[in-house]
Amino acid sequence: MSVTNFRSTDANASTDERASSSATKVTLPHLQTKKHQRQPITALTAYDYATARLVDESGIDMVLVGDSLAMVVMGLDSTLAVTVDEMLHHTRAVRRAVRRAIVVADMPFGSYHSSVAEGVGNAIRFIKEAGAEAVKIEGGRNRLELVERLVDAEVPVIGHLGLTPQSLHRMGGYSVQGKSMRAIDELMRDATSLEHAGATAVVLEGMPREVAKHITADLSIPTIGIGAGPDCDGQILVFHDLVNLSFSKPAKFVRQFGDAAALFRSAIGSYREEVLQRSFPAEAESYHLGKEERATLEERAAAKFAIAR
Ligand SMILES: Nc1nc(=O)c2c([nH]1)NC[C@@H]1CN(c3ccc(C(=O)N[C@@H](CCC(=O)O)C(=O)O)cc3)CN21
Ligand SMILES: CC(C)C(=O)C(=O)O
Ligand SMILES: [Mg+2]
Repeated sequence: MSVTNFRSTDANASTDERASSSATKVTLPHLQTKKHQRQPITALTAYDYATARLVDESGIDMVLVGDSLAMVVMGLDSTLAVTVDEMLHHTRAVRRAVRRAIVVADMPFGSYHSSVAEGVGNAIRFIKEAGAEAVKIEGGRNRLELVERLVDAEVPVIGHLGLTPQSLHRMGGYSVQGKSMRAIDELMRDATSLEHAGATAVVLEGMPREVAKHITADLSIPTIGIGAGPDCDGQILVFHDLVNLSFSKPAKFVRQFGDAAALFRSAIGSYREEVLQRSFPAEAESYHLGKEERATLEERAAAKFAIAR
């Protein structure tokens, strides 16, 4: 086995191991069942192979390749600039990692806003080219025709209402939505319309918990909340927020469940120190020549030294 084969061989071994021990695959109908049995649906974002492996192996039901990657992976200050091709690239990496969870691709800004036909075409790319099982789109009654056409094209759709980050400029910032009675009524109508149009589930983001509770009670499809309180059928968070890797002031709804930044800083710092001290790499981390070649090399070096003198 050559050195360059090391990684792929290792990946194949662990893939086989996972096949024998993995729990049953989650499907979209399972989410419906969970709602009716009042079992919370767990969802998280992931954007790459390594983190998606960890999320999937932890038994999370749904992995969203969120357009939030524009901010947490690419360092942009909104989600607006990320492209379909960039989203496809990350969705493919996540797809290779995930065995059990549902993989959902977030349709980026501009990929479904010009026309229904373009939206359907882009959604099909996420299913066909990246292996997603559903797509997510932001919006309510303004997206009903698209939702219907996607369902008709066998593309499961998840809606997204409330604080919809692609509406940044209209909202004038990432502010909590659905605070006036008028706005609440709009949200309720949007939610029931999405259900009637055939949406599989709906993400409720950045709204008072009371509003999310009413929407959840009104719908037969599951609601998945982020900053929408504990009464939704499930919860989702951005992976980087969960583990303190997002480098921004966390929103009120974020709970940091671990500190990967501290762990990574410490590991990076130790590596740097040990390289500076020449204690890394050690003997055990080095490759060696056979006896004969080693002797020849040493003889050569000695001969050069003799000439130089
Ligand atoms: N790291 C990260 N986490 C997210 O949850 C997330 C992203 N990025 N990027 C895309 C959107 C943007 N999101 C955000 C960003 C900021 C707030 C925020 O700071 N909200 C205020 C609410 C102010 C009010 O009361 O209206 C807060 O203080 O929580 C909320 C959602 C959610 N999404
Ligand atoms: C936070 C979730 C719902 C999202 O849309 C994203 O990560 O882009
Ligand atoms: Mg998003």
